[in-house]
Amino acid sequence: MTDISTTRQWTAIENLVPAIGEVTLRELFAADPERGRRMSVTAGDLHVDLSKHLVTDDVMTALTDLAHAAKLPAQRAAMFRGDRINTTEDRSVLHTALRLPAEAELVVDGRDVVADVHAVLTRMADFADCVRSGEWTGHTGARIDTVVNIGIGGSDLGPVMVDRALHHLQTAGITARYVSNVDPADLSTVLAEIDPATTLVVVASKTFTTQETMANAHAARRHFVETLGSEEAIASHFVAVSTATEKVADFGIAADNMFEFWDWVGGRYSVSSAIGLSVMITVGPPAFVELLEGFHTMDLHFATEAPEHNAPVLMALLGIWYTCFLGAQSKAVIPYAQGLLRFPAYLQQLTMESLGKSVRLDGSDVSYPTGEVYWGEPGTNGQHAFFQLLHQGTQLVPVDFIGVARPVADLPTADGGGSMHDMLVANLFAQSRVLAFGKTEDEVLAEGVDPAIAPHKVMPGNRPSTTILAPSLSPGVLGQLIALYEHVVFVQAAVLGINAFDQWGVELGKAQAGELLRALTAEKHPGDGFDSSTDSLVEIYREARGRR
Ligand SMILES: O=P(O)(O)OC[C@H]1O[C@](O)(CO)[C@@H](O)[C@@H]1O
Repeated sequence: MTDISTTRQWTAIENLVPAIGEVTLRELFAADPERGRRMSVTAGDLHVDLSKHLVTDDVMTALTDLAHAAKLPAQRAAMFRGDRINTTEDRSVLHTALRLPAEAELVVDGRDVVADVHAVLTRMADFADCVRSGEWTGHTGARIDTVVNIGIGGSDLGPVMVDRALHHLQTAGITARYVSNVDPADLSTVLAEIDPATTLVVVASKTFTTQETMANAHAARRHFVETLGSEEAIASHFVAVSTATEKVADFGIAADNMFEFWDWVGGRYSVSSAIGLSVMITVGPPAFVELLEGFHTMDLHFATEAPEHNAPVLMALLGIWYTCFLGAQSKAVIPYAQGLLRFPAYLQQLTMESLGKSVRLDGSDVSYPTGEVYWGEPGTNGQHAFFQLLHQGTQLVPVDFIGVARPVADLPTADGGGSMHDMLVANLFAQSRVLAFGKTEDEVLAEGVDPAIAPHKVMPGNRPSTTILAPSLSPGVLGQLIALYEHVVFVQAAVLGINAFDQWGVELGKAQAGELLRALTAEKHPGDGFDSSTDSLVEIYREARGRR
């Protein structure tokens, strides 16, 4: 395959780098009074403002040329069509099929996957309605008021994030708890706070082999059998979401209580599959359908818009610009919406598990950086924590700001000047302005600041950001936002020639954890077997646990 960094389109971008070092965002805005609107795109309900990026029109054109050099439209079509683009696992990548409308048809390997998807969605909705109405009861006949989702990675982060974002729609008196960590503190805390008689456990695992999830699921199962006094209780209190029918049956969950998805849904792309069951139960099937419609809206935007107006394409290319050409290593995502508290954590798995690759699809080494370290916290909290480094530090950290116009809830301010939500959004806009335009030494001195102190108060500016503004944090908007980033990941992988859908790097650690568990727990000290550091750590741990 062609190494994208050897193409003339790559070189053309490299040639534009020196000129960018010479211009400032102040100058770019001064030269083009329309820049703000001109460099914004609309994607579904999202207004995506890309004007505060360190780019000229030439750079944007060169970046879109690069996407064409990588045959992005053909690669995109292959994904939507169900080609086996996850070559190392020989799988299709069809999370977009999870949100196709019922009347659509997509035949892959002789099966209409849309019919399969909607069959499961119908079963999920029937089940969710039964739980919500009280028709489904626990072993003692009590109504369910708590759902505990046991899963990790994609079987946790997506549902948790959506649960927080759509909290305001949890009106049926059912709330969800999420257990992911194999640290027993996680499950113990939840078990201590729930009543098994009124709790439904969703064991969410694509493979149904993940060590953490299975350990938590078995421990929870024991707790339920003990407290409810019967093995039979499991049938009323445990359901599963998985692709592994037999393993679910082995665990003791009947086929009727299992909600299926397929190996063409990657774990980190699975929140729009049955993995969202806990969310569907708490917010209700109509809101979940609205969420899926939001995903589909963004899928259509990505599939059909020209690159110059295509939000995921442009955001992905800007990411490549900063990492491959300007030396950035991380990306901060700052939602100015408390409901999106877990969105940065969700994006960490989506982007970093997907793009953390060092070889291209053909196995050859990459000669350019792949992926960014994603991190972030909601604003305004982040402003009082790490924004100092963003404003005056020495690293280039592009930022994605996310805001909503209409809040779920609002409160007046003490002085009556607008509302607290107005304050929140004013802070968002102020931060993106300060990052972009900074404050010069002359401006600082003009305020009468002591010249000795002035350098400390200079804000360099020229720090790039995207601002995504949504009308509200509705289920539809949330679906659009998630799909937006899914497709950003796709575009970056397609241009850089890497596989965004496997995660072999995670597997070695899983295998070694098994060996180490045996070393920690064996009756007799296994002796030296690892390396001198690990061997002594094993010894210290065994001693502390009274194992010789
Ligand atoms: O849903 P499963 O099979 O339990 O896997 C959980 C997670 O483990 C991983 O395989 C590796 O961390 C993720 O990709 C996945 O989301």
